Amino acid sequence: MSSEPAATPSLADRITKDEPKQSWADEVNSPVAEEPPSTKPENGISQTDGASGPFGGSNLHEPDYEVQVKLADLQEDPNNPLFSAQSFEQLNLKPEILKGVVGMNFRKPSKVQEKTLPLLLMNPPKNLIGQSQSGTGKTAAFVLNILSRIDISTPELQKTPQALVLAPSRELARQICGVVRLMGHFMEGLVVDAAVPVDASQRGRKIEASVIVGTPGTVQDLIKRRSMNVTKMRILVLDEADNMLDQQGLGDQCSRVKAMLPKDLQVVLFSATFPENVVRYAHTFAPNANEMTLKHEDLTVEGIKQVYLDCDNDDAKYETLVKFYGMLTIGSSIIFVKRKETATKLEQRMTAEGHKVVALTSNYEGSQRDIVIDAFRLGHAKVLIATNVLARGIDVSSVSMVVNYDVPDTQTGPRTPTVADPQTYLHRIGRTGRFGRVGVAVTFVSSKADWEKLMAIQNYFGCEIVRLDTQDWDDLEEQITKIIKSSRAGTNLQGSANAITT
Ligand SMILES: Nc1ncnc2c1ncn2[C@@H]1O[C@H](COP(=O)(O)OP(=O)(O)OP(=O)(O)O)[C@@H](O)[C@H]1O
Repeated sequence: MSSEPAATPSLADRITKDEPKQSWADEVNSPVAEEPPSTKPENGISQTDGASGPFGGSNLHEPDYEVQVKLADLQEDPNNPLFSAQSFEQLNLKPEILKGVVGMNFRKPSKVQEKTLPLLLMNPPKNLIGQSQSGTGKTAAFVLNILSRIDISTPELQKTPQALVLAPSRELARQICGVVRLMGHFMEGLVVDAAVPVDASQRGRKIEASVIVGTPGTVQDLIKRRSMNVTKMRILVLDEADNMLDQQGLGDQCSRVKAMLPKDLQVVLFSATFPENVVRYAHTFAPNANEMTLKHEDLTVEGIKQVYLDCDNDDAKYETLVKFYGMLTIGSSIIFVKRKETATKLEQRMTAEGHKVVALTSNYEGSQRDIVIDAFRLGHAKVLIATNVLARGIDVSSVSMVVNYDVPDTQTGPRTPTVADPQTYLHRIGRTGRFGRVGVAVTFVSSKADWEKLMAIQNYFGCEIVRLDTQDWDDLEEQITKIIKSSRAGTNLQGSANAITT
């Protein structure tokens, strides 16, 4: 195989090809296609990737290869986070909610759903702090609790806010809104709304819905302006709770929002990570909570194969990236960078070279951001370049590779040197390998400091991050295929609902 980038087909070529191409990722990550449910919510939320939306039909093709291990097998293995001894029927859900779950092709609960749902649903309601690996179905756990508890028996109640979910990004808030709508599809009179920043023309609108999902700043603003009645609010969920409580701005906003809500509130905190420095605050925020937590050694997802590439220096990273994309046939992928300037630069350079990429950073606002993420969800752009703004929660099943263009790091003080950021690493790589699928996470290492940070991350999780030999590019695809095939986890797209947008 030639190592000349010009000799390999560009990503743009591949995006527009109709024929599905077999590749290392496709090979192990192929779905077992299942008919979407016949009912489609009126709000246009689609249940499968690329079914509908502002861009029309999807150009995603999912080949029909044999898979190694089926989701059903993973759900039978007690050591797997997707395992459950029970069925959804045994969890005492209302028939119309159960119908929604069945409609989403969920056959069995995952461990976090099986363990937390009985705790969430008990009466009188108790607070909960729930932790489980990325992509294991935490959203459904808190959404099922919300749908079980709200009272929408009158038109008045249907418009009265009773449950509030706060998320760190507008993309995640919109995605969760979509899940609530899908799961609650058979609940007559359910009104769900997203409280995220809106364009100027929509400012001043009132939020009249029984379930609201939003970002903390906007929600705080809406309550203050009395555009949202919170007197009947009884559930508050923080998704990505450690991030929400830890980050100065977000943490303050969450506390202020909570202070404006009634006191007899069920507080539910969910995340894949709860670093020690946040745990105490989490207990103050959700007092006397039931807990489901994990050791950090148990947090990595088996199906995500972690590798790294050595690059001579910062400049060499771009060359390596382009070579890498020229070499491999992949489904969708996300490239994470530290700075938005890098995202913009990469987008410009890759686009100029004919690659079909989109970038999403905090540079974009409101509806512009929605256009970018929806294009990616629908497969119109197969490569998304993003900053940490999208590291958490985003669920796009076709993502088979995550690239850490910059090693995730953080500063603990204004003048202190940067240190490894294991939490961000875990959330970033968790955008692939969702619910039993296989994915690859590739980290670019361009200095000794980078390498030390990556090794600190490896030690923190007790996982293995394998070095790929870039001396032999011809062999790269083979190396990756081998690594993925060594995984015992297989894949199966049955039972998933994705591409959820509002
Ligand atoms: N019981 C189930 N059966 C089949 N698929 C499921 C089930 N529960 C959830 N899923 C699917 O698994 C995927 C991941 O779920 P979800 O986004 O809730 O993960 P998460 O645990 O919140 O991950 P993260 O920590 O990254 O936010 C989604 O596509 C969801 O539809």
